[in-house]
Amino acid sequence: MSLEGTSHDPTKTEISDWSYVSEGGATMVFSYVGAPHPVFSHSVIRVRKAPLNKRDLINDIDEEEPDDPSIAFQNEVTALLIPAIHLPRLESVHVTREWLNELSISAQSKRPELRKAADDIDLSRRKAVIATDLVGGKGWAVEIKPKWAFLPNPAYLSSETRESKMNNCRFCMHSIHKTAGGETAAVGYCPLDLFSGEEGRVSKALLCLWRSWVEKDGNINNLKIFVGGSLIKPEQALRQLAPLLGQPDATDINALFPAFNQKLLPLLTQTKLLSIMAGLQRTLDALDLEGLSRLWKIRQGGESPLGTGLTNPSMEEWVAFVKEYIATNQGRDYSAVPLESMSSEQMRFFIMSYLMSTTFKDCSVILRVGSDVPNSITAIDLDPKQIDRLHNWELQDRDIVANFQESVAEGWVKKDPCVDAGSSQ
Ligand SMILES: O=P(O)(O)O[C@@H]1[C@@H](OP(=O)(O)O)[C@H](OP(=O)(O)O)[C@H](O)[C@H](OP(=O)(O)O)[C@H]1OP(=O)(O)O
Ligand SMILES: Nc1ncnc2c1ncn2[C@@H]1O[C@H](COP(=O)(O)OP(=O)(O)OP(=O)(O)O)[C@@H](O)[C@H]1O
Repeated sequence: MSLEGTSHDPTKTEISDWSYVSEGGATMVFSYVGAPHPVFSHSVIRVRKAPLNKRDLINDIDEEEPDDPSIAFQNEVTALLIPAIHLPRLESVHVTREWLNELSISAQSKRPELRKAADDIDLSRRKAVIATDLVGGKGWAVEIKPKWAFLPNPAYLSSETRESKMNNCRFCMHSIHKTAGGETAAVGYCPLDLFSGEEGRVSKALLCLWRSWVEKDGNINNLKIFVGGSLIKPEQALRQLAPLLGQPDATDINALFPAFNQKLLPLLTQTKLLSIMAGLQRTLDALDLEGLSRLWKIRQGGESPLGTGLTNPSMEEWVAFVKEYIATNQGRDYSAVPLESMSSEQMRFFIMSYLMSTTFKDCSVILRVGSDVPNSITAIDLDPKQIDRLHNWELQDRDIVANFQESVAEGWVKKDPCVDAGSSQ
């Protein structure tokens, strides 16, 4: 729902009232730092980005732009799966081309170079999203993008991939693939440790994230640290983070890790959010992409790529889907159902299910501990994924495993197996 009136109009605020926080592949986020405001205080604005060559399209359609789909998707769909205490408030607001352009200009000096070369704020949009500011205020906040929490159901894996996929999680294989392609990755971090709920393993996951964060000069998207609402680099940690960790005299960044770990560990091991996310990822991805691809081939015949010609689910379809998922998910064992016997309706269910699992595989959590607000852990970036991505995911899945197997065969990757603590649940 759009909220009207000047109190909900960000374009009536100064651009300098908004401070760049961070960005992902699809959006850029700014926090409100102006004078106390009834709506914007303690809030961020999340604006959509577009590739550089597409951001300046003129939007001359007369109809009102729909609200950003993340709002209805969270309020009507994911809210049925994740307790409200772990979700930010989201509201739609109107913006103008001029205002977005000024916002974009104000952000340039703070943006990562790689992102700047690829995209910028989408000037054709007329709506943005206001959300709870989860990193602002006097204290510190930590953002973790945990990624894939489970090893796949073996029932539908091919003989070529089974051994690799049952011993190595998707994130670990993907990190190796990314590194081989010259991309930055948090190599060594295994999400299965983070999601294990076991203190030792959660600590190990945090240590790997911390080491990568230090080594890659803060340029990994799996760990971000904010102090007073601003993203910090490792070189700023001694001055800015150390006092908040009770280590004002620390002289070595690695000496900060034990205090960092000690502050975060209770929240990470006690929260229900991580096990909820892991359970959703696993049960929504019941067939693995390989099973889904086979089901597509059986139902469609021919060689059309996975998902060809399918439309994105409407919000009504998503709501109906999530209700059916909740009603039928408990104790369901798909491996007992032959793919050949599944109907087209069941295939649509599994396709939506896979799409939704991808949302939970790609979201982040923001943790706040011991600052001026109560301890909390909140999930962000729960946007619906587009159906036309299915075929790319299928290709990516093959590439990641093939590259991993090649790396092992060539002897330049040696790693312990990933252990899925939740596989028997
Ligand atoms: O495929 P993945 O696992 O690499 O995930 C993509 C993310 O890459 P990551 O590996 O986390 O660095 C990627 O993150 P970055 O842009 O690399 O920070 C996006 O989150 C992308 O989602 P979308 O295109 O914005 O909807 C993500 O794509 P989806 O797979 O979720 O569509
Ligand atoms: N409510 C919030 N409060 C504070 N910071 C936020 C909030 N929402 C997002 N951010 C920051 O902005 C960044 C980008 O937001 P988000 O992850 O939603 O973007 P995205 O483009 O969808 O990401 P991805 O590339 O993972 O798809 C986050 O990584 C986080 O640092």
